[in-house]
Amino acid sequence: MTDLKFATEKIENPRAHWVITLVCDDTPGIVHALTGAVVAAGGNIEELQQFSSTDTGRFFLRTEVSVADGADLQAEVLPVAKRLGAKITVDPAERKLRTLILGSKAAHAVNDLLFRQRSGYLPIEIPRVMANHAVLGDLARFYDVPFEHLPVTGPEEKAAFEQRVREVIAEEQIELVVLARYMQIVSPELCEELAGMAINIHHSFLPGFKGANPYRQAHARGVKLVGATAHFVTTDLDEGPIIEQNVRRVDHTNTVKQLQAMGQDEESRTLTQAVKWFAEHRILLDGHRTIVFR
Ligand SMILES: Nc1nc2c(c(=O)[nH]1)N[C@@H](CN(C=O)c1ccc(C(=O)N[C@@H](CCC(=O)O)C(=O)O)cc1)CN2
Repeated sequence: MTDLKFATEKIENPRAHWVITLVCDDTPGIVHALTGAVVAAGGNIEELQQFSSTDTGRFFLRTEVSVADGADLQAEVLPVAKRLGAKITVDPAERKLRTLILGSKAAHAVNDLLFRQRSGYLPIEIPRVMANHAVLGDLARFYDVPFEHLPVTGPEEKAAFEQRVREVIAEEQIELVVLARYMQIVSPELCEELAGMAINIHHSFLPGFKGANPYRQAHARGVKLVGATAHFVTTDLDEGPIIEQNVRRVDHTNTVKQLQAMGQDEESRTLTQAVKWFAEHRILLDGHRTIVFR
């Protein structure tokens, strides 16, 4: 019988809070190895979620831990990750994710992100809003967020817009790019550069009604539900790994414009939820599927 030796000292404050994620090939002993390293650093496990993917044989873990100020958590966990051949992240729980918002004309999703950031609900900072139309400028200025308008009327201007996005990402140390009803197809090159750090809101319940004008497509089909899908951006339009989806009931009396108005609430809350989960390091990629530790 193994005698469990528990730490005798109480959990004193102040303590630093960290979020650790780990992805590796599934094998016995992963949780034991990682939690042992956390305890060796004087850490306390406050939340832990794990998943073993039978599809891919991969193991996924997210844990929130607290350690005494000054404890070297990474010195204990990084060797474990190396031994497991794991991809690991260790982030301060309180750090706000630096997020760039891209928009076009529609304001609802941008507005929800700006409001939720300002209210403290979203753990992000928004150094810039960029758009290919000027109409979102007043909204960004209302929230005191710098705004850049670069028109896109052809391939040269699209390339210039994307080059400016690259510059802003570098200048502002951007960690997440959010396409909040940004209605330009992102080039394969930029998609590659933003792999795993760009989220789009599509205004349908994918895989239904991909591409442009999904509400018009839905109305013509006589749907009884409209929806929204937040997904990672990939070169294949609206095919990226799905992060979050929501639907709401509609009926035969609803016009296309009414479907759009009803769907916009779902778009906003779906995108905001996806951004919150990303900023809290709750989303891990398992091939073309996401694991979301909600
Ligand atoms: N590479 C990707 N780019 C974008 C994705 C994506 O998944 N991969 N999602 C779209 C959003 N989107 C639907 O949600 C969408 C946006 C734009 C278009 C489109 O045909 N745009 C035209 C220009 C339209 C205009 O100027 O008003 C174009 O880019 O030529 C289709 C679907 C965001 N981008």
